[in-house]
Amino acid sequence: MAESTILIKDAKLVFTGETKSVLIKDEIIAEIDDVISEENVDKVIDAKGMILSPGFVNTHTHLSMSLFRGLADDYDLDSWLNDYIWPIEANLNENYCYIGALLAAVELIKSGTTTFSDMYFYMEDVARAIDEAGIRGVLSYGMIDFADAEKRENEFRENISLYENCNGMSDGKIKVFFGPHSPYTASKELLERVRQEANKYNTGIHIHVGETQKEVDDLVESTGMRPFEYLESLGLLGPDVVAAHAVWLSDNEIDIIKKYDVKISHNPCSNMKLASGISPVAKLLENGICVSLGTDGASSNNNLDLLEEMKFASLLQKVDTLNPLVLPACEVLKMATINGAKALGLEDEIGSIEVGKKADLILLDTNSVNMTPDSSDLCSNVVYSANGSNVDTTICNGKILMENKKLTTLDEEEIYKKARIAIKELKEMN
Ligand SMILES: N[C@@H](CCSC[C@H]1O[C@@H](n2cnc3c(=O)[nH]cnc32)[C@H](O)[C@@H]1O)C(=O)O
Ligand SMILES: [Zn+2]
Repeated sequence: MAESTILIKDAKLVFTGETKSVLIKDEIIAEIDDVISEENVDKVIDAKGMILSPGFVNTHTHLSMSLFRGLADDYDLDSWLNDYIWPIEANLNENYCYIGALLAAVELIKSGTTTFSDMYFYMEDVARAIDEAGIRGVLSYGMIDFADAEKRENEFRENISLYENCNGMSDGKIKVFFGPHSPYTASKELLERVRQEANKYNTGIHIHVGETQKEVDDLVESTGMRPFEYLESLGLLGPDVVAAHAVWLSDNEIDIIKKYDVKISHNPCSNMKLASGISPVAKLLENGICVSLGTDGASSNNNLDLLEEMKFASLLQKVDTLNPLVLPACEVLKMATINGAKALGLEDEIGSIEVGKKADLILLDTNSVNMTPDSSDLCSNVVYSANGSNVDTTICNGKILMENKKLTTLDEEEIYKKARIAIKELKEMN
């Protein structure tokens, strides 16, 4: 088959401010130059005045939870999960999770996210939705056993069959990790076995760790150890582990995270909304730890807009440390791009605009009120001034998923309709 080529003409590169053209051949960034000939190019995108950024990487999501947007606001994690979310999740099925994932995919594409890492149920149906949407994703089945051996077997069966059926799917855009939910819902036996299986399948681990003070207190009471100490004692930690939240950390735990090169997914909006606390992100970054960004599910955020998450991440650290210099815009943009890629083991493929990498790219319009005038530092415009609605074009793996703010792969009106019906049915069952 002949190559397909896209030329993005005269865009401003977000990190350097230079105006360049970028040639995409099939799924790869083939050339970046001042001027590139339009001859034999299949499609030219005139990006004059637009900002070109790597697509964003959201390292902690529960896509299908988009159906629960606004369902249970203003609770802490414990009450939110036990009293509201887990009861309604008991009625989920393949179709609801598929629709929820489609709804989330619309939002991701519209707000410039091209890669995400998800943990949930019915993940083969999430994979189906994501394959249609055309974005890149790491999927894991959320494993919970509450020390029940039979449930544990089921959870491994689910995650392993997800791996066997979906890893490498969608032209390699879909990968599968193991998803032990957390140290408070997964037993010691489950966590130990996860490490063995992750080694056997040569894949990563996605887990919630140290999210609330209650989690830490309960674990200290039952084991004498804090969450990262406990996970170290079980042999679970390594550079292939993405730990979401990591809010409540002792200095010893920061040393452990560093020693094992554990990747942290910081989710400031969810942590603020559930009143969980403030992760010491500035300190983690000072220690050379790889911190990326996640939104968590749309039921504790309540959206999946990584542009918003970047701004909150920066402002929260500034006010927490009373130091305006921490987490400047460019550093935050790196957290949302290359650090996310590193967290997911994809840094050779995505996360930056470089020849040879996969073409996961977005264009932001600057001809709108909140983007006028340009700052001398375009990262500032993107992190502090932009929001998802400034994203004009989203390209993943060399394929245009949105152009001129119009989706090409998904029918958004149809998906909104189905999502409204799905949540109505779920509420009626509850
Ligand atoms: N197999 C499990 C499914 C777990 S999916 C992952 C779970 O994480 C939950 N979740 C979402 N956000 C958070 C969070 O911030 N902290 C902890 N759990 C969360 C989510 O609602 C879902 O129940 C079962 O049988 O229950
Ligand atoms: Zn979560």
